[in-house]
Amino acid sequence: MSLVATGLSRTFGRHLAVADAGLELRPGRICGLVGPNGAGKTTLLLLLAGLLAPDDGTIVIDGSPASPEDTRRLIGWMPDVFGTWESLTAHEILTTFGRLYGLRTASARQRADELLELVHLSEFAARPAHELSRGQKQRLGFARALVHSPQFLLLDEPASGMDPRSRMDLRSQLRRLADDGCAVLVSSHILSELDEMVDDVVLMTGGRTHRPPPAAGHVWRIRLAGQSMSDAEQRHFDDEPAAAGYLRELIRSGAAVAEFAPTSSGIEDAYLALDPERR
Ligand SMILES: Nc1ncnc2c1ncn2[C@@H]1O[C@H](COP(=O)(O)OP(=O)(O)OP(=O)(O)O)[C@@H](O)[C@H]1O
Repeated sequence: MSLVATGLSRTFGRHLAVADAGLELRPGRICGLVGPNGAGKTTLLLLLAGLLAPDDGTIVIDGSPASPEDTRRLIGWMPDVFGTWESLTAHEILTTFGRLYGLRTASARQRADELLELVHLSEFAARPAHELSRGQKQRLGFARALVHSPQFLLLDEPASGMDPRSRMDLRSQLRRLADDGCAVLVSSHILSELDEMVDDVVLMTGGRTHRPPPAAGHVWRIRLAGQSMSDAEQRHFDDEPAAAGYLRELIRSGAAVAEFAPTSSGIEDAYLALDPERR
């Protein structure tokens, strides 16, 4: 299933948080949502999840206008902070959400078991949520977003608070979900990590969405064996074939190249090219 949002706008009082924003989510693809603090990312995600009413704009799923009920049924939503019933156990929370999504009690319990295993929280199944660490709560929040096997997954800063192994797990789980046909939208400030994960990028500033401009090349770091990072050469190449040609010549000349890589990711470059709009 694909989702196309166009012209979404939302004000809070006199403040325009999202202005004429649009994006497309397609099955099998992971899209990154990137922008400075206050750009409107969370507000846009809430509009897409059907949890906040837009002042204007449309959300179309597979060619038909989607109601908030449709989107809530089809979309899994992971907020940046896990807010839930703190005194319920991890297992009870997932089972309750399964029931709310219409699963029978036995199926909801089984789904909770599966999801706790997926996010490596089985040993915390009987712990109340308030006893979980921040990273464990994030993982439980990810599991909660998956309870009803959604077609679309919206994640707001999912990796914040997660340890490195959990982040790696999250990346591979998102890829697996996409491979199974899910369309994923993930907002993050960790651009290098996002670069390894996403197929498409949407930039956001001042409530508006933008496509990243075509890359105007990269600066590459060329470090010879035994050289420190600060002594390594930095050289700009317009594209990968130009970089590869230079590397070929270096090797041919006998240089002992230990490292040859772009110093920044494509998303970082696109982000830094935005007008910094901090609020
Ligand atoms: N409930 C609200 N009431 C009033 N203003 C709000 C509300 N929610 C968000 N805003 C404002 O809307 C703008 C966009 O906020 P939003 O949380 O969507 O940004 P964001 O891009 O997710 O930021 P961050 O990267 O810091 O999480 C901000 O200026 C914020 O102050």
